[in-house]
Amino acid sequence: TRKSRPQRLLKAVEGKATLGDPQSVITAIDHFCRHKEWAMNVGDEKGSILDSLVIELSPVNVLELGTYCGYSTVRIARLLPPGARFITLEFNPDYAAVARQVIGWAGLEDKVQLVEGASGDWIPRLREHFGVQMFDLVFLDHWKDQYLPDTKQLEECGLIQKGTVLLADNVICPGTPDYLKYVRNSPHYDSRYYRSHLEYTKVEDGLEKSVFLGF
Ligand SMILES: Cn1cnc(CNC(=O)c2cc(-c3ccc(F)cc3)cc(O)c2O)c1
Ligand SMILES: [Mg+2]
Repeated sequence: TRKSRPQRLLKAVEGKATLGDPQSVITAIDHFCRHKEWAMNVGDEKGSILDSLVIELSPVNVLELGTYCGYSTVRIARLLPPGARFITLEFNPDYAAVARQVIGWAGLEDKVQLVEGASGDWIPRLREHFGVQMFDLVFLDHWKDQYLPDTKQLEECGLIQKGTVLLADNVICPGTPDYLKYVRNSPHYDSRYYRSHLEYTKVEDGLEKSVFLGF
């Protein structure tokens, strides 16, 4: 049967990128998605905003919801300080299989723990299973209707604490209206919109950065 789009994206990485060089993996994916086939990676424009926030925050404990092909995983992992812990959750096993290879090609497999399964099932188990107490940064890029319930669950599990930064992709396109209303209206979050574009297009989209102020 015909290869899936993630598998074709992986072939583009293997054909163009240099083993162990994260930037070449990022460049290969962006080239594939801009000139061959669009794919729902955060992309280079929003990716640069993501880079700046990771560098500024220098987070020790990072959670990513929605690995997809591992593009944002590589963008984040390449900037983390030594000893940082990075967990990325992906529901779709086919995406997870491609992401493992993309992360491996970038030489970042030792920095990332890719966990397969539903975020709702895994969030309550992160503390006892991975020994993580709280997250400094959570990047939300999975199903858009899951952003709000998963955020609430992270709060309830005490994995979001004073100073935790939530960074959400696609708050305009496809949109996450209930999540946006929650973080923008809540007295417990200081929220800010970084205007950009939907990956590889001229359509408006952006990232919402929300800092938890504590209860
Ligand atoms: C199936 N699935 C597994 N993971 C997910 C979560 N990601 C998305 O849904 C997602 C979708 C889009 C998008 C798709 C079509 C369109 F016309 C415009 C935008 C862009 C993104 O950046 C995304 O993250 C979905
Ligand atoms: Mg996205």
